[in-house]
Amino acid sequence: MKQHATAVASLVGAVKNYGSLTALDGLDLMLHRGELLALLGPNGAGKSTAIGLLLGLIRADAGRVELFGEEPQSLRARRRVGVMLQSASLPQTLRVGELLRLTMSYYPSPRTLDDCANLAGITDLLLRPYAKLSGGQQRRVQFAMALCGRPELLFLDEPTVGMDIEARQRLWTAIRGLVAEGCAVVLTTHYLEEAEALAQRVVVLAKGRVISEGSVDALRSRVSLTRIRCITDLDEVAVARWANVASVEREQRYLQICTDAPENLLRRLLDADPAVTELEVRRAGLAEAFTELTRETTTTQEAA
Ligand SMILES: Nc1ncnc2c1ncn2[C@@H]1O[C@H](COP(=O)(O)OP(=O)(O)OP(=O)(O)O)[C@@H](O)[C@H]1O
Repeated sequence: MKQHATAVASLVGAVKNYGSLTALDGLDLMLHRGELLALLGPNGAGKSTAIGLLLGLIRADAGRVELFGEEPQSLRARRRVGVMLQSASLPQTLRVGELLRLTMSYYPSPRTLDDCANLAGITDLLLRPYAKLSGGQQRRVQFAMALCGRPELLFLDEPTVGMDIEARQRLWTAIRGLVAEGCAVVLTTHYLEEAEALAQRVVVLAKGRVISEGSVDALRSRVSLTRIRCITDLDEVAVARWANVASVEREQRYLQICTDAPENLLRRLLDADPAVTELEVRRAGLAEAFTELTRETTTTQEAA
């Protein structure tokens, strides 16, 4: 793989086995300054393993892993990284402010406490014991800890799990700000709208390999489906037999139809049921693209 001037970290042909299980199967991944990369994939695809390699928490069985041109175990390289992992075991007795000050002390030129607290939206939590916070509040504190060292590379592993809508939006704004300052961000998430809202580039993993890579738009365009949703009494089994229907789902009074020929389908739908209401027509989003891609891979691998 060609080394790029903006690259901050890379995996080249990375392989990781756990006994007979291959968690990463020759993975290539390049992270760039000022870019948010969303790493997507179903459970067990290898996302956390890839992050673990880049953080030097585990070692590859084969391939090359570089963090700022060094081994990921190098302290100098690790000081340039911020991390928010899925499970954080933190000292339970400390107050939030103490925890943040402690984390700041590990870095050569940390942000100020106020700065971290503002960015993460935790100014009102600084005097509270960490252990007594709600799950969503704890995630915000972990975010503050991840960004306090002015990282040039930030790993966010499912950062918004347990957050309410306002906290999530606030975190998104903070993440966008960090990326605009030049920080490279790796985000793993199962909320596809999060990847859609934030990512410049999306890499989809399945079974330890990259199955798709590109912008959100490029990924979406791989699925040329349109989703039609409406209230109708039409029988879903009958609709499923119509031409150009990829799938039909009923959700109480609503029928949702995915099609690759929306104009034809709409004509037929309105002919068949002139009483259709609440008609909604949308281009397939990342969610559909993702489902389609992972389904394709499973089918191809099963056929092989
Ligand atoms: N320490 C370990 N020992 C044995 N198997 C492991 C270990 N860590 C991960 N695996 C296996 O490696 C594969 C990849 O796991 P990984 O955690 O990287 O997936 P993931 O994409 O992060 O999944 P999720 O979305 O569920 O977090 C899985 O099959 C997992 O069971």
